[in-house]
Amino acid sequence: MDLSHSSNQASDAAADFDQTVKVRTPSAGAVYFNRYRLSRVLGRGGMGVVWLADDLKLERPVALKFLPSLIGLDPTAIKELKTETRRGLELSHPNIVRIYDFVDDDDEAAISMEFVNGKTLSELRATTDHGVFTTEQVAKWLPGVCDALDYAHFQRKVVHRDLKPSNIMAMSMDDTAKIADFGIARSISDTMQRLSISQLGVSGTLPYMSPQQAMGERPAPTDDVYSLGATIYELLSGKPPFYRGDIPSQLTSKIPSTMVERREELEIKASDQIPKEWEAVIAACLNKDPNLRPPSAGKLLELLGLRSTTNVTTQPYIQPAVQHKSRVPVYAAAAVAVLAAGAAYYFRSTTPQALPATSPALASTAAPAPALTPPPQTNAPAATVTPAPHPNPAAVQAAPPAPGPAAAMPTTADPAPAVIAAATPPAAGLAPDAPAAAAMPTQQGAPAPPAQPGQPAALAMPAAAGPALVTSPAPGTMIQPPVSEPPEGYWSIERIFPTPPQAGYSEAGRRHLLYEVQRILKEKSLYSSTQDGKEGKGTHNAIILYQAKNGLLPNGLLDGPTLASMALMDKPDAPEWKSPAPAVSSTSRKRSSPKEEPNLFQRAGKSIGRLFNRD
Ligand SMILES: Nc1ncnc2c1ncn2[C@@H]1O[C@H](COP(=O)(O)OP(=O)(O)OP(=O)(O)O)[C@@H](O)[C@H]1O
Repeated sequence: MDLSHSSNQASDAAADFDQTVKVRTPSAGAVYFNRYRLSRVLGRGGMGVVWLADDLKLERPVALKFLPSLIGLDPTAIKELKTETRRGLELSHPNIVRIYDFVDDDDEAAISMEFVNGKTLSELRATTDHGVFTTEQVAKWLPGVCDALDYAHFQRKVVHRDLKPSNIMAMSMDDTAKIADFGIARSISDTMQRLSISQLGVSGTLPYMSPQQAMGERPAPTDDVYSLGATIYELLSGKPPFYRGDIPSQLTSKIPSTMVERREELEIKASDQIPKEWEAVIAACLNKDPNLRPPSAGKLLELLGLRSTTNVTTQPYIQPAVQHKSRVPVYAAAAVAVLAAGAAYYFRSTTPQALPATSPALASTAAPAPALTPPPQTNAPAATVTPAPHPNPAAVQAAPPAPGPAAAMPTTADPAPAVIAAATPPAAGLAPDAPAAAAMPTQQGAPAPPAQPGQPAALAMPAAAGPALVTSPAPGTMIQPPVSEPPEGYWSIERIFPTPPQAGYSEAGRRHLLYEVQRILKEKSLYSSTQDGKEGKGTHNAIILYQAKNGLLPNGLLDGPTLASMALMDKPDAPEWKSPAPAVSSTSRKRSSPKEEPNLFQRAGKSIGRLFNRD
């Protein structure tokens, strides 16, 4: 056996391995690529050095990011990177560091980009008194960052996949924040991964990475929402959600401490408070289940009360049938906390101007009315219309165990995986014959099969093959559509029943169902008032509260999961049903004597009438 040969092979391998970490250390004044004169080092990252340089052709300063030597030496890698970073070059947004060019010669490759006269949020955090920012400081940068993400996600269909404090730069002159490395960080690290064995098995930086990204799933905006949550978490608490020990398993199984707890753990004595709605919203961003995260960065802003509405069209998101027990309260708590704080986007963006306030009589919490007796059914046998004993909502929606081990997970087969599939428009304005659930894609974007005859389409959705370690939608999963402002400007009965079969019910049948829903909401004291004691916001918002408290997607719609959890899913259509008290018109109300208090049925009827008629 030729040992010297094998030892030579070993040292050759070591030499090759060395190349993966060797970065060129050019000197100031040198001209690279016949165009850029180096001025000074701006910083060093995991992949190389970034220089301030003068672009001699266009006579402007640029930041020149030298790529690892291994890439510069590999023509295939260069070709791939040129192709894959093209989308990064196309991004043009005031809050995204502009990529100018991908340059290379025989020895080196670099990316020239907009020079940002400022510091990364990671660098800035290190200069703060306690190593943390206040929410007021973060709130200055956040709108720009979220705008940039929404633009990239929904207009350019690009996901960053390496969002972290060191990839967000704040300009010195003002509070503009810019996201760096958009579209290129992932490509570079993927290329390095292919060329060498020295890199992490997945692109991105683990402590900020969503469980789905860590599993190599197809990129989605919710990956960046997770990373943004992890970034904010670090900026406010000093460390990312998981930063020591076995991070991959924590990513998939552990709920991070609250930011307040993290500050205590790190003995950070900052005097500012972290508002509870920030805790709740960041916890929602860090949800293991992407469907329970805010679906876009703009929604995150709304949830934080930093913006009232968002214009972007996001992908619909699918509510898994049953969430992991420990996760349910996270989103529910988020929604409830935010609702309570008056900062919830749901109220701002979904409460139509014309939606009348709940009738004061119904809104009263001081004197809860007795439960309404179910109205007589004229067209259905009593046995059918009497609500069955309430099934356990969890059982109704129970999903079988999450599928498959990690090995069974779909891997990223897309050659340019940072590019996301076309956003599917939300279910807004769906007609009863084009039910939202049937129109929705599965989580993997596959079209949903039509509803089975005799089975509600919402119940007929196939499982979306979810990540192995996250509870996944499964056969029997019901779909909850996202909420969006009704085009009519108010919540009509067609809008509030978005999924079959109830969407196809007769008008009387829907009124009947709504009547039942209001009875349940009232019994649970949700149909009365907001938590600050002011007048309630009507049925739609009472449904939101109900959903938030029950771990459902708080969309304010009477969709399959919501009706199922109220044990109303099986109620047959009741075309002959008549409201016990017809809606009282505003004119007749005006005419009635102030002493004549409407009875309970009248109040319920009035409320239903308002919901339908904008009265
Ligand atoms: N466009 C830019 N303008 C000004 N300075 C920059 C620019 N891009 C990067 N820098 C500076 O260079 C440093 C290194 O950036 P780089 O993107 O290589 O690393 P990183 O994002 O910190 O780490 P990683 O490579 O792991 O993502 C940054 O921390 C920043 O200070």
